[in-house]
Amino acid sequence: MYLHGTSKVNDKNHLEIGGVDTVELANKYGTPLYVYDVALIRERARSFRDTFKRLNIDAQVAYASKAFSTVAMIQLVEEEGLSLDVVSGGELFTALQAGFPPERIHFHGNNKSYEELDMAIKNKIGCIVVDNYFEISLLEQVCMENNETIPVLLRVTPGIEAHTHDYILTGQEDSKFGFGLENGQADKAVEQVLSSNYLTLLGIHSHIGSQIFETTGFLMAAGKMFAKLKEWKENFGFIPAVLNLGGGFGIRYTEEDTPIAVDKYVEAIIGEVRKHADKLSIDIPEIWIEPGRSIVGDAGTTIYSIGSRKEVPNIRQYLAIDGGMTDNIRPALYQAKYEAVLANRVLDPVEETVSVAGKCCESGDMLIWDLPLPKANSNDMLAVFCTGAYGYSMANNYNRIPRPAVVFVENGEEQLVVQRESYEDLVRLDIPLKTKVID
Ligand SMILES: Cc1ncc(COP(=O)(O)O)c(C=O)c1O
Ligand SMILES: N[C@@H](CCCC[NH3+])C(=O)O
Repeated sequence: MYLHGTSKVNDKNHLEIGGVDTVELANKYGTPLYVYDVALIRERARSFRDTFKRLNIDAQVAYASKAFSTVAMIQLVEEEGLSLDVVSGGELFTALQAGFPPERIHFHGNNKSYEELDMAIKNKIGCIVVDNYFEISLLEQVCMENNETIPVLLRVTPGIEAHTHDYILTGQEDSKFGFGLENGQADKAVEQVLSSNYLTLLGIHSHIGSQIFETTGFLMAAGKMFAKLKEWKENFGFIPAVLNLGGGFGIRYTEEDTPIAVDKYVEAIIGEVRKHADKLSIDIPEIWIEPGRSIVGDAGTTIYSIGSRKEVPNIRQYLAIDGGMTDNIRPALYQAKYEAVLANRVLDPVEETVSVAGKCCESGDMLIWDLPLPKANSNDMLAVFCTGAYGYSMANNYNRIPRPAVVFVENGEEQLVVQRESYEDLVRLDIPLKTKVID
C-alpha cells in the first residue's frame, strides 16, 4: 500500500487524511465522497513555484482548472499565488465567482464562442490562447465591439508524439488543437496577429499531452519552438515575452507509474530554454506552465460504500460500489488504473482478489480489475486513491445518478466544498409536458 501526502492509518485501522477519519467523513456526508488533502495541493503548487524562483526564472504557474474546478479550489489556487487556465465560459465563470484576479486568467479552447470571448474581454482577463484562424477574426471582432485590446498567445502543435494514451495526446501535427508549427500555419498566424490593431502577441504556447513521465517531449517541443522563434525574429522582428510549455506532468496512480519530481521537470525545461535563448541571443522569455493533474491528482481520494457481490465461479469475484463511471470515467475512457484499500480496515490482511464494478448499466463500468483486498462486504468502504484530477470535473449524471459531494480536509478540520446533488437537482431543469386540456 502506497500512502501519500497526509494520508495515514489511524488507531482504528481507518484511513485518515489531513488528520480526519475518512470513515467518519463518509458516515457524515454519505458516499461516494471525494476527499481532498489540501496540504498536498499546497505542497504541489509550492514546489512548482519555488523551483522557478530557485532557478531565478520569471514564470507563471497556471493551474489547469479543467482537472478540478470548484469555487473553493480556485480560491485555494489564488491563496497559493498561481495563475489559472480556463477552457470554457463555465470554468471562467467559476473563477470569477471565486474572486480570482482576472489578469491572471488565461483562456484556452479550440472553439471559443463569441459569447465566451466577449465574457473574457469584458472581464479583462490576462490573455487568450488563440487556437485557430477563425478565432483570430472572431476575437478581433469582439475586441473592436468592446473597444479593447487583448494580449494573446498562439497555440502551436510542435509535431511531438509524447508517450501516453492516444486520447490525451495533443502535440502531434494531426491534432484538433493549434496551428501547425511545421506546415506554415503558425507563421501565417504570427503575421496576422502582429498586424492586428486589437491583439498583442505575447508569445507562443504548446501542450504535448497529459500524464507524461519523460522530459524528452517537453525539451523537443521547446527546441522546435525556439527554432521558429529564430525565424520569426529574423523575418518579423518578433521576440516573445512569454513561452508557455503547457501541462501534462505525470503522477503515480499505481506502481506501474514512474513520474519524476516536479522540480526535475522544471529544471530540465529551464536548462533547455536557457540553452536555446543563449544560442539565439534573446532574453529568456517569461516561462508559463499549466499543470492540472500534478497539482490535484494525488490529493484526491474517493470513498465508496461496498454493496453487492457476484461470483463467476472459477473466474472472478465482482464487488460493486455505489459509484463508478459517473464519478470516475477515466477507467472506461482511458483504461486508467487505480489502487484502493478498505477505508475502514486498511491494514487487514489481503484474502482475495476482486474486480470493482460500478453501478451503471454498462459492462464497461469497471473501476478496478483484480484488486487484492481483505474479504469485504456491505459493511465496508473502499478508498480509491489519486482521483483528484479529472474525477469530479468529468463526473456526469448517467443513469440519473447524482454527483457526489466534495470535502476538503486540512490540519484535522474538514470543510464541505461541494454539496451532493439531490434527486431534485437532477430534475431541476426538466420541463414537464404541457398538461393536456380535457374537455
Ligand atoms: C492546454 C492544456 N494545458 C494544460 C493541461 C493540463 O494537463 P495536465 O492535467 O495533464 O497537467 C491540458 C490538459 O491536458 C491542456 O490541454
Ligand atoms: N481528462 C484527461 C486528460 C485530458 C486533459 C485535457 N487536455 C484525463 O483524465 O487524463
